[in-house]
Amino acid sequence: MRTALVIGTGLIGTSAALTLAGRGIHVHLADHDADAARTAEALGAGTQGEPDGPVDLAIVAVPPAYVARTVADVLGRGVARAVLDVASVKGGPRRELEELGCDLTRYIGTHPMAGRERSGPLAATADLFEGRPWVLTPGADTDTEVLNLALELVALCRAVPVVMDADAHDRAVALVSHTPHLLSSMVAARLRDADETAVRLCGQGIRDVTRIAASDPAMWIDILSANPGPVADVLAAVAADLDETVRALRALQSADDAKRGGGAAGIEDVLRRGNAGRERVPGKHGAASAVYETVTVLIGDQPGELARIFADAGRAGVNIEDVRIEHATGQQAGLIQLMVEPAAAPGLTKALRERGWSIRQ
Ligand SMILES: NC(=O)c1ccc[n+]([C@@H]2O[C@H](COP(=O)([O-])OP(=O)(O)OC[C@H]3O[C@@H](n4cnc5c(N)ncnc54)[C@H](O)[C@@H]3O)[C@@H](O)[C@H]2O)c1
Ligand SMILES: O=C(O)C(=O)C[C@]1(C(=O)O)C=C[C@@H](O)C=C1
Repeated sequence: MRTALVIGTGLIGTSAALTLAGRGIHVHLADHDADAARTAEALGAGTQGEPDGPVDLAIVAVPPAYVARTVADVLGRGVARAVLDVASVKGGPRRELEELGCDLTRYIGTHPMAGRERSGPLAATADLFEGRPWVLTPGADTDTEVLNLALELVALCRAVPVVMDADAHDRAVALVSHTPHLLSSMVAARLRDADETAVRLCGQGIRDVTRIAASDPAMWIDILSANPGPVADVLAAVAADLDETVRALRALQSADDAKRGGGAAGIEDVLRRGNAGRERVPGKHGAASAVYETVTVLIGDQPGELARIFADAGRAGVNIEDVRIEHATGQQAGLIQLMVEPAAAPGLTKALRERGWSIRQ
């Protein structure tokens, strides 16, 4: 691939453009919001404006509701050898394109399983897709050259290609993305009118559970409107668990020993099923969830602290596999959790202590 056109220079479009531009590909940037395209260009993601001749690949990264008409327009104008979209739903846009009577040999629906709770080009990063699954949904009519160009994009972004049927994809993301999003919003919604004394106690647990509740509602209304059946099915199963759990908690309030025992068993059942499900969540780079050792260090909330601790870990020859920061309410300090291979943890702890860091057990 030598040239690409990115239509929709928000979080996903600009992230893909940054990666491609960084790999020496000439990227053209288009967005119906001129500010978004200008910002993406200023970030080094490519050059604004349509190409003179056909590019190798057009990447349509607009909200789901606009995908079909944008893809149809690109196909109709022949501005690219291949066209793909990155929308979070796949069945609906393909059916819309069929209804529009488009020749779909030059098109493939795709979906990178990476994102953020922030929108727009300023939230983009060149490494957003690294190690993440990137779903490709070729139809029977998809040209091999188009599939190969999509695979090249996935490889350039260092993502992991996963080929799926469009409707199977939509059922899968209902389970692993769309329902979790709604549940995150529902937990966060409890806080809206909550007493300030309770909100002040927010710790890492609720931050983990509610991060994605900060996302743009307009985008998610679009996503959920395009996948309502599968999401309702998963949510109904969650609702059954909720009913059971409320019953179990009420039983725990009973004066009757047998009822309390039944309640405890009910709670244990949901918690254990949760453990089993969580164990199935793949780890970094799509591998089985790794068991890392956590080294927790107190850091000051001041410029350069993170760079200093990462440099000290690097000097100790330790690869940080994952990282988490917990901010202490009302203090100019936080706790950083460095996740490393178990064998590396004692050496890292010793090296950081020697350099004056305060290690927390
Ligand atoms: N946000 C995520 O976590 C995520 C992850 C994977 C895939 N996606 C999918 O990627 C696509 C883009 O999402 P995003 O998060 O980058 O959104 P975004 O809001 O950051 O960017 C969307 C951009 O598309 C532009 N746009 C809208 N309609 C347009 C049109 N008709 N023509 C040209 N430009 C248009 C907007 O001005 C905006 O700049 C969506 O289809 C979404 O489902 C999102
Ligand atoms: O990490 C996040 O912020 C996301 O919500 C990303 C996420 C997801 O559910 O994993 C959200 C929607 C996309 O279609 C793909 C990825």
